[in-house]
Amino acid sequence: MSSAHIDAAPGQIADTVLLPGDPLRARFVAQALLADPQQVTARRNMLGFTGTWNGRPVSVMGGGMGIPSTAIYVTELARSYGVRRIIRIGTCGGLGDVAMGEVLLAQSGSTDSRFNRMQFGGHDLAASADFGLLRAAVDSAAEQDLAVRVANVFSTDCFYDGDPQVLDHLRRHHIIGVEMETAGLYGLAMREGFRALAILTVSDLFATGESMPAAEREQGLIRMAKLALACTEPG
Ligand SMILES: O=P(O)(O)O[C@H]1O[C@H](CO)[C@@H](O)[C@H]1O
Ligand SMILES: O=c1cc[nH]c(=O)[nH]1
Repeated sequence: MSSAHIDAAPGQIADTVLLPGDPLRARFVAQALLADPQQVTARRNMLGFTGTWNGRPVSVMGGGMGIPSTAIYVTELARSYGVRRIIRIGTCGGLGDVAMGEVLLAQSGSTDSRFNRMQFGGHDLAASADFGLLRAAVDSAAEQDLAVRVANVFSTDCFYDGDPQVLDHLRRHHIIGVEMETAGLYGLAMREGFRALAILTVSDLFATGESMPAAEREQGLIRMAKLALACTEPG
């Protein structure tokens, strides 16, 4: 049986899912990197694909924008499809000394969202990456000669017109990436018992207002997907 928002049949989704926000990016990654990619879900056009990587099944699915959308898909992936490992591959705005195109491995996700607090008795959850995945990503990046930075990131509910002082708070706490999902993904991973990591390419710089051109975003996506896939190697 499918779940409320995913129409794949049981067994059609692998236990490892790469999760870009955009469903078309999911298709792009699946077609570029997986062997024999098959579309397994398209409800609300949130496309998901399953193929193989080095002979092992892997799925790639869009999660949408923001914690509420991501949380719906991730919860159903974990509860209804038994997914054990979710690696977000996304973009973020960069603060401080980060450079355009830099790849951040999010070790923690702070947030202005109440999502985790609602599940944690109103307290502050330290929403954190899975250490094994984080370590695998650091090691695999070194093997691929890919420069990465382990970073603290911030997931905001407001793409536009958020708290004007938030950037000062982030700088003060050495948080260098801003996006919209990681804190919710990590909170869910801690509650549901799956492993999660967010790999983020810096696509915008707050200091200059500069944005990455589309072709470079595509290259960044493939770089992140290759790194995510390498983290799924056994051993
Ligand atoms: O690059 P993706 O994964 O879409 O993520 C970032 O881009 C979206 C905003 O444009 C937000 O979802 C943000 O987190
Ligand atoms: O949420 C996001 C994603 C990319 N760039 C930003 O500035 N914010």
